Amino acid sequence: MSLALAGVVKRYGERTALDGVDFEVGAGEVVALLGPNGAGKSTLVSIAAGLLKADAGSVSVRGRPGLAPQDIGIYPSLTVRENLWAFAELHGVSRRRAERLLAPFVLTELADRAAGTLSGGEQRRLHTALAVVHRPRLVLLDEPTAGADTQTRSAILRAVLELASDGAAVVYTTHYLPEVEELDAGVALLEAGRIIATGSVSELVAAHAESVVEITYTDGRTVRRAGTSLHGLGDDVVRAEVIRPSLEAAYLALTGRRSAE
Ligand SMILES: Nc1ncnc2c1ncn2[C@@H]1O[C@H](COP(=O)(O)OP(=O)(O)OP(=O)(O)O)[C@@H](O)[C@H]1O
Repeated sequence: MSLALAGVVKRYGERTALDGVDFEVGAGEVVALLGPNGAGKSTLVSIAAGLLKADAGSVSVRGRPGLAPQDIGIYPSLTVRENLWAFAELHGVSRRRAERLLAPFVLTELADRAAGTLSGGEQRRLHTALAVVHRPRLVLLDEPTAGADTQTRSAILRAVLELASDGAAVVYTTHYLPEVEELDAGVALLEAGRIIATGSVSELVAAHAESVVEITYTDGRTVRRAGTSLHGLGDDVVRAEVIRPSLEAAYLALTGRRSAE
């Protein structure tokens, strides 16, 4: 296994952020770590990266992981290319090898621009590339597609798949479920510090997803009912949406919430 956590507990003072987590990712696997805000995703990623120490349990990591934290960390006054060089130096790999990341992260045309002048999505691509300069066997990406437009999102996802096909284990967190379906990633769902479901997208959908209609009333109430029928909706309904079997529906069934809530 490239990453193996067993019985991991992490507390911040009185608050238990991880409450006995078992989690394994093998070479070539992509696992999307999902869960509501505060579920413990960043804590798990930080423990896997060696930034935080677990209070109990065991953590085993193959090699030196590559981490792209949620907050973007680049050298704004250096160019894109110089940022890659700086990280190459840090990891003892050649500049040429680091520059090979320009193309997959769609940075070739931006290579000589100061990183601080890039757009948010461009910076996110550079930030993610910097995490993998040393070709880590374990890649940890905390919300790599947050705030990214469709193009940046798909560039990052394509690069993630490439890393996995090179044999890296990839763990990434997201709140955006359609991209998890697109990647056909493995899924681990965290809630309140516990893993409540794991499996492939199709396994989770088959086991947990049923069509529901989500109805919002004029007074702001939202009610969900089984099925797909929109019949019998009164005048006090402002919105009705059919949520078909999908990862979103499975997430809703497991957590009682929408992924974006
Ligand atoms: N440094 C800290 N001090 C105290 N509590 C913390 C600290 N970091 C996280 N927590 C708490 O631990 C729990 C897990 O937080 P974590 O950031 O891991 O969740 P998350 O799933 O990544 O959330 P999000 O989706 O919002 O990024 C939350 O209750 C959070 O408030």
